[in-house]
Amino acid sequence: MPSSPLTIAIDGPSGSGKSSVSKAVARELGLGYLDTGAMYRAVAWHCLDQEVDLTDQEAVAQAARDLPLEISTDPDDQTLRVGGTDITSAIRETRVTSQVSTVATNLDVRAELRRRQREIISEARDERGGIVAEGRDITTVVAPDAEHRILVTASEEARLARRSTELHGGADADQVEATRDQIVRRDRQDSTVSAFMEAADGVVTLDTSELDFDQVVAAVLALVRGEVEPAQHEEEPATSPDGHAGGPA
Ligand SMILES: Nc1ncnc2c1ncn2[C@@H]1O[C@H](COP(=O)(O)OP(=O)(O)O)[C@@H](O)[C@H]1O
Ligand SMILES: Nc1ccn([C@H]2C[C@H](O)[C@@H](COP(=O)(O)OP(=O)(O)O)O2)c(=O)n1
Repeated sequence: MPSSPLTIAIDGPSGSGKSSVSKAVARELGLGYLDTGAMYRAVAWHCLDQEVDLTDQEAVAQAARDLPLEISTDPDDQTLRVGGTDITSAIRETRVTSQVSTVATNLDVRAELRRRQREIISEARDERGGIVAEGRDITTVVAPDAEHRILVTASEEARLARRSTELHGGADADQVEATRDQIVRRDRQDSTVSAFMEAADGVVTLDTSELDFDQVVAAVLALVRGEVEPAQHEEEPATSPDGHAGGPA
């Protein structure tokens, strides 16, 4: 356990690798892990299950406030339950993935989940020395005071190929096309409420397009351990470097 509590906030678009990398970093550092996207997926799953009209903003917000959600912060046990029902696999189904942005762009849902996320982060800091929390607005809204803030990016091509391989076992033209809605359309919709395509001030950008998984984990660990000097995004001057941390040392 680190000597003083540590929050590592990681954001990024879909398929950038933030969930798998965050989980590995949490394991390596003995920290908790919070998948905030899973919380949005849980609300979407619940609304579909209970036939709540997703276009009824107030009904969806109320469903979020009432949701008896149990989420694990153990990186080795990512079980998710709603009222005792295990929904760990169900939240990954296409019917949830294709609808989740409607829930995630509901500002009252965001307020409720942000409140819960901050509670979970605070508890993990007290009880297990810290946490790696990942999503779309962790570096900017949920935990802007985190000790480390990283935006994990990758080219659209790389993200499509990764998700296609994960879902369809390959990245030929048809498989990539079948994945496009899950990545491109969803990111566009999600971007209307969170800024996760560009790093905010003080957030380090890690472009993973040319890095394999182990290299990305090594790069994040090097940043956290202070082994590389982070090139942070700064607004001015216009001639400054563009804030890329580069690959592993
Ligand atoms: N640097 C990488 N190179 C290739 N594949 C990767 C890399 N990082 C993650 N992956 C794989 O890409 C897929 C998407 O990663 P994931 O962590 O779910 O992304 P996100 O949480 O950003 O949507 C997973 O199958 C994961 O194992
Ligand atoms: N902090 C967060 C986390 C996720 N979201 C939204 C964005 C996504 O459409 C859904 C699901 O997020 P998730 O991280 O599981 O999505 P991907 O697996 O990266 O494609 O929730 C959000 O708006 N804010």
